[in-house]
Amino acid sequence: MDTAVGRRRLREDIEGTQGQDMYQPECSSRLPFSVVVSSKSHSLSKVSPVGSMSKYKLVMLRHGEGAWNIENRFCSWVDQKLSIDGIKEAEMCGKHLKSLGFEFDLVFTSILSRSIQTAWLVMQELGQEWVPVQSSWRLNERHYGALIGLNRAELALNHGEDQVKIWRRSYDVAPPPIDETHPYYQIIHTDRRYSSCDIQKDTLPKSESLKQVLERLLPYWNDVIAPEIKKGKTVLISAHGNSTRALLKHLEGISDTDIVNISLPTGVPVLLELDENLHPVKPHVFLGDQEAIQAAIKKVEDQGKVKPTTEN
Ligand SMILES: O=C(O)[C@@H](COP(=O)(O)O)OP(=O)(O)O
Repeated sequence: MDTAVGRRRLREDIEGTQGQDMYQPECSSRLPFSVVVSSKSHSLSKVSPVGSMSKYKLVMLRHGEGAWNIENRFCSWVDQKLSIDGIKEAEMCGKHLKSLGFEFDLVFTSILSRSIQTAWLVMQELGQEWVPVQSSWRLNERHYGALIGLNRAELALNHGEDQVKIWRRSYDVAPPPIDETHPYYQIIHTDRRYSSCDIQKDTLPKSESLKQVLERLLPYWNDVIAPEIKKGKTVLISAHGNSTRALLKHLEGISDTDIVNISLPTGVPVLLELDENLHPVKPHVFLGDQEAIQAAIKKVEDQGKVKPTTEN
């Protein structure tokens, strides 16, 4: 597509979001948990040879469903609470982790409410509310730049499904940056929570590729999270689709091309068993009913497709 035409359409898409409200859904689609199945479908260069000893268990989680997940809009750094179903997903997740006997010593979240709220609900179900929680912007969702607030299916209609997949899943392509005229710029970039981050507010990202997410996340992993795991602490990370993808890519050595095909459903725990050097001893597993999880993953992937028109 001609880039000038693409930019104009994007501008029209952004302007079309103004005045849209958030809402709380009433429908329910829960994931029944029962079995634990491997999710391996890509090459993992960092997974240790078969037979390596599992020393640590790390659980990662994409928060429960938020209102904009249902509206199919890029939420990113816009702060959204969980939907009613998202609350149920987080509670189910906590119940399931409890049935598997998980005992956490430390919880990490982003500084976005949906990941914090998910962590609280999970820990409440586990009866482990007393466990310390640390939050960092470095676990935030990817900054989706000018795409924030836009509907994925409408973007696919205007820019093509391939372009939307590149924006959502490619490793090193960043979406167009947000600027001051964007309807959510002020809400995000003047938010008090970003005044106390470990970087200057004016150097916060205006858009990020997955690669850039990994670059800002890695110092936090290396300096804060990894040392705690090596001390023997069982860690839960309650984060987002893309911050979790970035960390998974790093830990498992997923290639730049294979990461394109990985999407994470909301509210499903991902277990990684690690050796003494924090190398995975086997591929990550989604904990729960595999069929329901695969259906949820497909739903996430399909968000970037043109919505079929209904004929009268
Ligand atoms: O920013 C968002 O809307 C989604 C990810 O969107 P996709 O990358 O799946 O399009 O992030 P999350 O719900 O995990 O915080």
